[in-house]
Amino acid sequence: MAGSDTPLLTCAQVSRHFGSLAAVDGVSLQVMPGEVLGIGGPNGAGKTTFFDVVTGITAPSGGRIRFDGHDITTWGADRICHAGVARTFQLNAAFDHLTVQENVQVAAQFGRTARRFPGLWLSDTTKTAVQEALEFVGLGAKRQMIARDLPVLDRKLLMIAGAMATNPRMIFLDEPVGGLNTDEIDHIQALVRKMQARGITIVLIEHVMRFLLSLSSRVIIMHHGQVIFEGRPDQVAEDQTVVETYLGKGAAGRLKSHFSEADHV
Ligand SMILES: Nc1ncnc2c1ncn2[C@@H]1O[C@H](COP(=O)(O)OP(=O)(O)OP(=O)(O)O)[C@@H](O)[C@H]1O
Repeated sequence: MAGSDTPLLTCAQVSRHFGSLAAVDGVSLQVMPGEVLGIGGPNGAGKTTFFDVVTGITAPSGGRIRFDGHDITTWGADRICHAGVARTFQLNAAFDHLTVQENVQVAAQFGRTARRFPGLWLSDTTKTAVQEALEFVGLGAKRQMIARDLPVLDRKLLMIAGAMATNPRMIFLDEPVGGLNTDEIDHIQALVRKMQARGITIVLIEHVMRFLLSLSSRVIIMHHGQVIFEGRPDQVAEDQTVVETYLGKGAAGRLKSHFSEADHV
């Protein structure tokens, strides 16, 4: 088990090639227990592919991945999830025709432990996990709604509820506030803080920089499959390479004034 000074996740020279394209190209990083690590970068930088590799959706072409002392490089997505790593997706990933509660039941049933037998007979522990996850994200009152009828924010919350129902130690959130308005972004921000307060280690991808920078204790910027920046949130807009390849001068200027105002609050 990882202690507080031992990385929970270690990636060493991780890569994923699609033919001649190196979507992820030699990424090495560590994530400490309890940390919120933010990942940014332009479209096509390899952020989602990196998540896919670490969570076992796709196999790495090279490198090693360790989670909580185990080498998980060759593990499948189910085994990685059972070990305590959950994730959400950029696009909606629910069973549209099932209810909110049924969606979370599927996650709780198959995401917590390996099932020897098929079927949806739910133990009391699983039922409790489902109710707790629904209440945690605030979807308790909508448990009987059909997933396809949910508005965008609730669909995002449903994915988070599914992830929470697997009892994770670490969660990967892929663009959790993409397409949301300012109030909805604040709502998700509060929820991420609540996850962190529970001791869950968080890695998140986001293009909404204020969200990314205010939540993260450390930030990585990727470009062409590689890490081009690693540092504190307030250093991101100061980095010339990041400004040129990703932020642009306008956004960098706004972020700098955001941080200098925050210094004076
Ligand atoms: N299954 C695949 N087959 C071929 N190429 C792929 C595949 N998945 C991703 N890619 C390519 O890999 C590169 C990285 O894509 P990825 O989705 O990881 O980027 P990203 O940083 O998450 O982008 P965005 O911010 O737009 O979500 C892109 O050029 C993409 O087209």
